[in-house]
Amino acid sequence: MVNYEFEGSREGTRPPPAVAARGLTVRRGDRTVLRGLDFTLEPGTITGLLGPSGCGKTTLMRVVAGTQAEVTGTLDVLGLPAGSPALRPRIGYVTQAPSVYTDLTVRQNLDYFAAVLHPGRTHRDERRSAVTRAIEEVALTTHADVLAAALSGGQRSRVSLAVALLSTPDLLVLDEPTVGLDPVLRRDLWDLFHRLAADRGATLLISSHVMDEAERCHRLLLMREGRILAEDTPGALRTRTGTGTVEEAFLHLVAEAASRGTHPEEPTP
Ligand SMILES: Nc1ncnc2c1ncn2[C@@H]1O[C@H](COP(=O)(O)OP(=O)(O)OP(=O)(O)O)[C@@H](O)[C@H]1O
Repeated sequence: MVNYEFEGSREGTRPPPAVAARGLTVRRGDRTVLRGLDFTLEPGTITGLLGPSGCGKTTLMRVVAGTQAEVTGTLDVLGLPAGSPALRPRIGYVTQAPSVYTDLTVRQNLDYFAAVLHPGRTHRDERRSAVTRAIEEVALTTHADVLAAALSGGQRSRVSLAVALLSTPDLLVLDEPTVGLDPVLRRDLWDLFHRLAADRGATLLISSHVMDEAERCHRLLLMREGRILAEDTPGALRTRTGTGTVEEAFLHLVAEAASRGTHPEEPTP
């Protein structure tokens, strides 16, 4: 059972965190895959979620998006308990498997989801401009009339991202959004993520295997084996570990934890 407590701001005028987790634990099958995580995401920031394959990144994103069962602990999202129906239009969750209709064009896909979000004739102009804007944001204007079946994997995942952007969400949860993209598109998408945070005040949680993308995040959650190895800014992680890159910092923290025989957040015996 999740203990869905609301946690408001405890520090005067400081806005409450967009996401606040305490003791977050998840079981999948017969395994515990997230183990008592504590973290917060500040509004209007980009947090990178990094760690080796299988460490629990997707599971953590599913919990934040409200789609994961067997969760214990406390998780507040945009001031409400995770999974609250009222959060649905406020969260954009883009999974690793793009959810697009391959027999529709890019624009038809977007038109369909826009009609679900804003049904009715009165919203027609609003829908049209939201669709055009979302297609532009993910740099697919030249492919707007191409069938999704004929798109590359990276292009399809950008259609999914465009769908998530239709409702101007307050929180975007993006599972490896830059996989399969060339360096120019990756740079453009990261520029878009920064604009969404700076201009719209959106909060972004973005997972990646690519450590060089970590440098583009305001903060990082480094994960390993279902736990948080470190939570800090990229610069602070490099300084703290005396390393030149986030990748080296991560390897340093892993080695440090292994030599102690503990995870860093566990009390040292
Ligand atoms: N449906 C499931 N049932 C049981 N265990 C699962 C299920 N899905 C994932 N797991 C396990 O949960 C753990 C965390 O998986 P998760 O997909 O969250 O990792 P990840 O860090 O996102 O990996 P990747 O980077 O490869 O996508 C893994 O050990 C995985 O085997």
